[in-house]
Amino acid sequence: MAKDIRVKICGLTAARDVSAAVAAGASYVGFVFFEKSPRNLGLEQAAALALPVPPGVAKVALTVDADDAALDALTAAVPLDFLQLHGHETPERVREIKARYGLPVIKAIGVAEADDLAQIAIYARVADQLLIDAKPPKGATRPGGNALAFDWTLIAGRRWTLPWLLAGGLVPENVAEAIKLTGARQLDVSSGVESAPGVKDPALIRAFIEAATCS
Ligand SMILES: O=C(O)c1ccccc1NCC(=O)[C@H](O)[C@H](O)COP(=O)(O)O
Repeated sequence: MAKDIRVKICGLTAARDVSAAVAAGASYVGFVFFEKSPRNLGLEQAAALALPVPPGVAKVALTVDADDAALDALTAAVPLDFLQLHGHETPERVREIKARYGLPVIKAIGVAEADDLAQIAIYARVADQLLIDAKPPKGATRPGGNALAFDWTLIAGRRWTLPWLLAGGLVPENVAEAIKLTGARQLDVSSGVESAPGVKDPALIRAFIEAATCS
């Protein structure tokens, strides 16, 4: 087992699936706060899912261009270890959020072509970690969680100055290849461990973590 590989299971909506992720060895569990998502959670529901997560497994809240009122309510209600910003938050907004909530920030960067990689250096100055994801397709109703992979060769051999996660279209069958090609040590998955949008499958969660950590 590759001990230095860390997996984030994102978009969890049921206690059974949080337990499955923790038992299978996930390093992060992700909760989505975006109304148009099939994985969207209310604050009470999220708190009930987050409270039993043991120390050592990081609880991540994913938001999209959330304002202070929404983040105040979220951080007051749900015990969290990271905020993941998955919208068009500027570098200045990332700085503000870090200062206001005292939580480390994971900033998502959407990649479809080489020009998109310029964002990496910009956000590396302000975020604690980056999540390198596929850019949403035209007409998508959400900026992530679309089961879409980007061209991994765009980041092959890249030198990184901060921790980062690879995301987008990962499944148990392709995660080993993704690690080999990109050198990623952290993987984020949502659709690839679901039986339907918003419905996680514990067997797929186990298969994904095994495929990632045994690669
Ligand atoms: O998952 C969502 O519904 C979602 C909604 C709004 C913004 C981001 C969202 N998901 C982002 C994630 O962290 C996903 O895990 C990541 O984009 C990979 O998704 P997938 O390709 O489905 O594994």
